[in-house]
Amino acid sequence: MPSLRRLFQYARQYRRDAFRASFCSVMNVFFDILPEILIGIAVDVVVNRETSFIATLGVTDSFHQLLYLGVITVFIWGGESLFQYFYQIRWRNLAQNLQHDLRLDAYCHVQKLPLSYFENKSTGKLMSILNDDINQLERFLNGGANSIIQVLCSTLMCSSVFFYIAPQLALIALAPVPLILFGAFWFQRRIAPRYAAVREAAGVISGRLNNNLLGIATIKAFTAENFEAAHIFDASNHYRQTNAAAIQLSSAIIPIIRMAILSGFVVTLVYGGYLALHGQIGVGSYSVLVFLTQRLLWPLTGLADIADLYQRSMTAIERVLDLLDSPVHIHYEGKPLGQVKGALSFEHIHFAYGEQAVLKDISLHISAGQTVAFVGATGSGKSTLLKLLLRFYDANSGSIKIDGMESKDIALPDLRRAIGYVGQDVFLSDASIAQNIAYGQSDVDMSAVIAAARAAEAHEFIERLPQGYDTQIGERGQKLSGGQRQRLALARAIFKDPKIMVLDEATSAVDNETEAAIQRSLDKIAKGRTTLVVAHRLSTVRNAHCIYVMEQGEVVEAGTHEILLEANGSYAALWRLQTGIRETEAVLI
Ligand SMILES: Nc1ncnc2c1ncn2[C@@H]1O[C@H](COP(=O)(O)OP(=O)(O)OP(=O)(O)O)[C@@H](O)[C@H]1O
Repeated sequence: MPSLRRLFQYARQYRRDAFRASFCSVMNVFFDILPEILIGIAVDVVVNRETSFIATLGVTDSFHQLLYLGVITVFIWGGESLFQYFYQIRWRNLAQNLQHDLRLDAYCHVQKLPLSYFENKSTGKLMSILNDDINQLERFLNGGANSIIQVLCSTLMCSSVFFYIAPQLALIALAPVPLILFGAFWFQRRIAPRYAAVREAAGVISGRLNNNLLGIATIKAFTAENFEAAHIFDASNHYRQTNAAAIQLSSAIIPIIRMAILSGFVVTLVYGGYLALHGQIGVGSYSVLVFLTQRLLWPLTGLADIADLYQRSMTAIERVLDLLDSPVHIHYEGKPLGQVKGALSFEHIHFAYGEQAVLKDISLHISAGQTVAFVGATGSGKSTLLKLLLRFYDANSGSIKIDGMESKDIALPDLRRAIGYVGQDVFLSDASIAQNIAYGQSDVDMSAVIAAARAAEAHEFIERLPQGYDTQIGERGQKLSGGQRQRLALARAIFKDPKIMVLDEATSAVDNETEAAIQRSLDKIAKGRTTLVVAHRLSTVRNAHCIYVMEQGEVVEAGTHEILLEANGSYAALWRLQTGIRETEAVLI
């Protein structure tokens, strides 16, 4: 049971709670078995009267004996109910607490995983682990754990009574038990891979759904509704088929176990009756045995269900624990960064995502407070270089230094706090504009938010919105235009007030007016900061202290706008192309 062991290991801190819950389960089953014995004693009272079992305890009057039985029954039922209440509360609370911890740990771990992990896993699959699989833990602890304990205890307690009353009969009646146990474990081994396939299939559906809901506008624009519905059909059908394989096996087990139980019951009924008829056991004992066979063997039918639930939950928990065990690679710990000036140097950087080299021997130095730009063909490695600075990935060789300190040695939160980053894909939260600008802060300082918005030239459009800074912008900022989202992302980076600003194509998806606005704010925000800009529109970076032209992972030219024009290389050609296009546009207008 490696999965259960892993779960125990994880849930060490809840051992005491689990022990208390188990104690209540045991007490509940103890009180639950007693009524069967009381039936036997009642029969004994009615049949044997003054010589009954209770009479031997000193209560000779039969009616008094019955009254005593009545009081004991009330006490037993009360005890059973009380412990049922307690075990339910304890198991359920344990389930909630453990599930809460596991969900949070898994999510926090996922946040630390390298970007490459997400590139190789579908978001839907991760969602199904973080949500569905973790919820399985609740199901198991709410019902399964208690059932396992109760089946075990009731079997032990009933068989003890059996052996006490009629050892010979007990051996025969219990003969099917090993068979039943063997059947349950055989079943568990067989069903495990089928449930693993079901969880996998559930992840695929979740992935597809997630992908389609995110891309719903594209689906509509391409009238691809039927096409995508067919994909969902395939995924859902696969889920149905994998489930059918699991259902087929899981449905067969209960009838099989029931037959094994039947044999035990018939033996007790017939052979026990024979012993009673010949006076070898009393009528009361016979009644107890007949009732106890039911109590002894019937819970074992539940074993199959329990094994089923257990296996389903363990498969799910295994996936969550595997996720928790996936290595982080880039460690968060390191030296504190202290006061940042913003001097950067990249020394002989080599990097490849997989096999193919993306950055080849890049070396450059950026003095604190300078603005530098990276331009060049698409796919030449500009964004990748900036991502290495943020340590989204680590270089294969070479080093990146901030104020002379090796970036790998710096505590990751310190490093990232020192850098303001506006990426190509702007991610905004489903919150108000103010909360988005002050992202990550619980107390929003409105004057700082407004100042950041002004610097990003976003204040005007925000003021025009009916709810101003309190406007809710929807999931991923859907209720804003592309340009507005860009300006908001810029405002958010400015609000952070970092010493190093990284702008990856902040002007790529915007209109001319926004481009001009961003250009103005760039000039403002670059003051007193080291600024790295990736730009496709060369006009936005012509004032940079240095422009690096990249081609196929290498810096092929570097210098100011004027020097690069004079050099008449790729930059000059690109500039002519872009300004030429603009002149043509101007003529057309
Ligand atoms: N996560 C990734 N996994 C694998 N390959 C990647 C990944 N990201 C980028 N690449 C590849 O690395 C190369 C450089 O990409 P990068 O995004 O750095 O280029 P870029 O110069 O910023 O391009 P653009 O100007 O189009 O944004 C490209 O060939 C790209 O296909």
